[in-house]
Amino acid sequence: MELENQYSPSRWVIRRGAEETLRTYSRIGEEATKNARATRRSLLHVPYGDGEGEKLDIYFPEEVSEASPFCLFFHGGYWQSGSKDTSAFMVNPLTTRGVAVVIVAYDLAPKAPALRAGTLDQMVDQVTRSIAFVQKQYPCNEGIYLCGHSAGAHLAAMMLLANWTTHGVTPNLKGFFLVSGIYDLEPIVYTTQNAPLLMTLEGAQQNSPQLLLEAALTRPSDPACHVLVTVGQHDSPEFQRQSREFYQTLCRGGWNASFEEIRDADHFEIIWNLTQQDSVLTQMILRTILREH
Ligand SMILES: N[C@@H](CC(=O)c1ccccc1NC=O)C(=O)O
Repeated sequence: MELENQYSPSRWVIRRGAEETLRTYSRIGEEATKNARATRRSLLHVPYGDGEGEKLDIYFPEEVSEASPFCLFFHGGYWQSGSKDTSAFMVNPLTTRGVAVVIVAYDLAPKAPALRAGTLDQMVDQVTRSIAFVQKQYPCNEGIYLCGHSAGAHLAAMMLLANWTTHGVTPNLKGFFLVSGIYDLEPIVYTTQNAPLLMTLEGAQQNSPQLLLEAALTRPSDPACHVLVTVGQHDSPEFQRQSREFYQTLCRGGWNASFEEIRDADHFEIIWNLTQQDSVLTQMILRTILREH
């Protein structure tokens, strides 16, 4: 089935097989995390809520400062796989340049779906609370930036629409880095990815930043807040379409948005780029963060 194919990122990888790609993705994530934990000052498994899965890891720059910019990362894996413990991709390149990095865990959709646990609504709420937590812990931060990959870019993009009034704090959000994301969830309903998610069409629509932003009458509260939408040259046509259309909707909504297709990168290589100080994507992120404080 064509949708199944379009929404199976590992099938579009040109340099290796699908299985090898997923193995390599895990290995690079594990190595980056091991390396970050061995070489950076960190606070690991910090609870941002009462739930068992509501934990985050904070990695600090060498120059100890509560006033650094903070970049929060939300991993991908179709809301059903991945872990903060294998997702510290961007830690070393960013902390080297004075940016604190926070890798956030959220409750994944369970293999055997139980009522209420691991729903998209709950994940969006957890992500919202993780950001409020960082703002409360580090009120002197020089900006909070959100970076998400794939399903994690969806969760980050939902924060463009967050209502902070019920969280007792408005985070100092200065930028979004959305990497190979999914912004319209409707097609996912018709793929096998939806088996653990149990999304209804209505649920998919209510959690689609693409639809929510099209319908929103509000303008960005901070016009300077920058939204970078990136997709890999070798991402599937559907992933490319999703990113382009989301970027266009952001522009129409008055957001300070930009779009970049990352040359010669597939859905996974685009994230491996974040482990490299000199990659195009790392440099774009660092330029955005470092010029604004
Ligand atoms: N089962 C998927 C895996 C996948 O989509 C994925 C894996 C790791 C990180 C992000 C992913 N995609 C979206 O969240 C595939 O085979 O491509």
